[in-house]
Amino acid sequence: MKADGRWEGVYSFEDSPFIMEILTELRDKNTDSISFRKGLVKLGRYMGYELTKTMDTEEVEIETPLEKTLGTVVKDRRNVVIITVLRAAIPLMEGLIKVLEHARVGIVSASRGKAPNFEIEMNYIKIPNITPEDTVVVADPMIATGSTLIKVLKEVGKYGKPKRLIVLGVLAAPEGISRIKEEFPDVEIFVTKIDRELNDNGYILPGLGDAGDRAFGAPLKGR
Ligand SMILES: O=P(O)(O)OC[C@H]1O[C@H](OP(=O)(O)OP(=O)(O)O)[C@H](O)[C@@H]1O
Ligand SMILES: O=c1cc[nH]c(=O)[nH]1
Ligand SMILES: [Mg+2]
Repeated sequence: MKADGRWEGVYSFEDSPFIMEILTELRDKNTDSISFRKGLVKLGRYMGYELTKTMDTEEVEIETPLEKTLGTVVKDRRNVVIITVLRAAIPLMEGLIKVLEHARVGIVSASRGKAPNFEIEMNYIKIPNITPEDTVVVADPMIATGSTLIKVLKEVGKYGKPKRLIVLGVLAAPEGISRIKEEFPDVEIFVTKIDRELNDNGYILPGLGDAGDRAFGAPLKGR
């Protein structure tokens, strides 16, 4: 995990060769939906594991069959809320919850319209109550213009103030990160890599294409 010098609290996993290998498979246009979904599940699991290294722990006394000893519990793992942003975060969440198995889960739908306005349609929202002990992990593979996450984070804010507010994604564009950090300076962002830029249609370059379509197939009428 590597802090990105351009913003506070923004981290990539460029220093992890295995995570980079999974990203490479996701980027490859010849990777089919099955492998693409599997790749997202793997990233959820491994990035979730890396996230636990940033969590508060506590020492506990236990007894082995032979004697008493001290052990470790990742305390913050007990108080996690994962917010899954439909569609593309579904496989990512599947991996994350393998590591963060106590998590309560919120689901929101978000669909980005076409350029230049990229209007976000968000009409399904189920978010649990958020407490000051909670670590909230908003999972969305792609942070492009940042419009989706800004809308989602505003909504999440209505349910309580957590101990930590985290965005976990696969790829981000610098524009999207800057916009999110401007509105939510305290949010922590973890992505495998921060890519170069956005194209005129709001796609990340070099990117991996439309994450939802690659995982689940393109919907009719291109929406
Ligand atoms: O940062 P932004 O410019 O807002 O774009 C990012 C959003 O675009 C994708 O969702 P999309 O709207 O394509 O929905 P889908 O997951 O159903 O394909 C992606 O999963 C993000 O939620
Ligand atoms: O590159 C992008 C940008 C937005 N949404 C995606 O799925 N991919
Ligand atoms: Mg999409």
